[in-house]
Amino acid sequence: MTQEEARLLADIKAMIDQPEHRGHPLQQALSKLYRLHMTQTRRLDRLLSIADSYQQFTREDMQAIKAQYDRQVQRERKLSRISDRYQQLMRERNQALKTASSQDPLTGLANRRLLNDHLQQAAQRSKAQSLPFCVAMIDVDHFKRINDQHGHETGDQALVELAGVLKNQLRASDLCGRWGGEEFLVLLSDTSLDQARQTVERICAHLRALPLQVGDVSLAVTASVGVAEHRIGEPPQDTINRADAALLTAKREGRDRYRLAP
Ligand SMILES: Nc1nc2c(ncn2[C@@H]2O[C@H](COP(=O)(O)OP(=O)(O)OP(=O)(O)O)[C@@H](O)[C@H]2O)c(=O)[nH]1
Repeated sequence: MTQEEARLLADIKAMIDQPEHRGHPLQQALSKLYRLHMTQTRRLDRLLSIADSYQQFTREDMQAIKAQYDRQVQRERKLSRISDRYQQLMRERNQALKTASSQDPLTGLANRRLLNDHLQQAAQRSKAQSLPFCVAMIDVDHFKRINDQHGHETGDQALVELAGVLKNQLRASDLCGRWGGEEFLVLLSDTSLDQARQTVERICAHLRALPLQVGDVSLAVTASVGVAEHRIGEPPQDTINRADAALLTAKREGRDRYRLAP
């Protein structure tokens, strides 16, 4: 109610209450009108108060819902961060498993399983594209003596050094792996027997010329090698067997040499 309205109402009330107006017909009508007005004003005030409370209630309700929503968003963000970390962990675990299942733990070279996979693929590619490839089986000569004279740990380290030497002597497209013990297998892709011969000749000469340095120990190391060219259509295991047989011949004939499989 404005001040003007309040003043008007006060004036009307004063007029109604004046004793000289008592009994006047307009006084009765004005008095009735005044009471009616006051009743309606009270009703209106009550309604306004209810509406205010409702608005307040709705505002509080909205704030509560918003707070709940914010908490939910926070929780989801946290879950998403956990899920990201978990996925990263799983990726790292998978990578570690993949490495463990394909790598020789001592030398870091391909293990037998990965070599076999690559041999299968090379055999299929060779069949499809008539491309030659060779397998070289390299066995360190008298490796037992290294262990016996310098200990197993030096023997291990010598294998690691040898792995590095072999890798350095090969092309990036060749795969060198540890077949087992002191035996390495090299897959020479897109390589004829004559090209493979030149490679193993170089490896044997390089090893012979080296002292292999393991800590303070200088080791004279030689190797015997058997080489076989894959025959198109032959199972890869047969190629390995022929390389193995050539390696045995090299050992039998005095070591520190290579032999080519017929
Ligand atoms: N330190 C070490 N030695 C190994 C490992 N794997 C195999 N050897 C050793 O390699 C030696 C292989 O011995 P042999 O099969 O008799 O062959 P070799 O002494 O190399 O002689 P030839 O092959 O006949 O020239 C054994 O003494 C094995 O213990 C390895 O991972 N670490």
